[in-house]
Amino acid sequence: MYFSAARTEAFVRELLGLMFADPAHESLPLLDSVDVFVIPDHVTLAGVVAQVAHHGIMVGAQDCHSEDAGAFTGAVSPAVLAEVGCRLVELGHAERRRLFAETDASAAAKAAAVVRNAMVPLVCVGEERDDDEDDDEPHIVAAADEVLVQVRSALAAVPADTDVVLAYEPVWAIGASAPAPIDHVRAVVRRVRASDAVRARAPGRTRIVYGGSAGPGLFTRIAPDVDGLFLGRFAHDPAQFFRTVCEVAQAPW
Ligand SMILES: O=C[C@H](O)COP(=O)(O)O
Repeated sequence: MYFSAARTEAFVRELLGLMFADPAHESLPLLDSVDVFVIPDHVTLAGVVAQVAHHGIMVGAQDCHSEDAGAFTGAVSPAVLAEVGCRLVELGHAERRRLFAETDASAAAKAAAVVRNAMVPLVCVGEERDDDEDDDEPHIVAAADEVLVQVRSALAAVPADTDVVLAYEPVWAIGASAPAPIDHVRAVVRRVRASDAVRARAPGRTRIVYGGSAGPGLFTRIAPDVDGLFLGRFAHDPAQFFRTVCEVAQAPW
């Protein structure tokens, strides 16, 4: 809810201009090496799908219901999202958990619905506590254990051979002035990737991205442990978004 409908339209238009009209694009086939997605609000989603048609950019939704249809006034059907061209659905964001009573169980049910409708669940996971001041091994283990409860719940709801994106977002790093410490992010993600829940999945089907005050300059410091970024405020400027996509595309991993 940062953007008006007009600003969403302008953001996408400017981003497409940067990605496909920039002279650098000729020598940098961005979308050959990076999957790029934007996740607007539900109202503007279909319009954004139309804007990015044939450009190879995926459009996602910020939430959905766990049922495809029925007496759920005000909710958004995953079947309808798929019908209008939505490719992935963000679930379990910290704000949904804190403000709208989202739980691991409801996020898991929604993940199953998203997969059932041939879309990709982007499940937000992250620990509550602030380990910034004392980031030793016990604190890393505690953070990873908290995250793994959320991860196991979501992954248990979807087949092992379907694509899933886990967005690791320490709750305390969302809306902050800087991302979580590099070593913290890498250590927690390594533990998630090494978990039984992730290792039991088909190879290449589980991607882990980092979110929480992410922006340009971060990716090369957390890769190759992390597969990508989940950008918020620091990508509200299309130029910053584009710069970050270029950094990911040019990374040697
Ligand atoms: O949805 C976006 C994430 O929660 C991160 O937001 P942020 O980068 O503005 O902290």
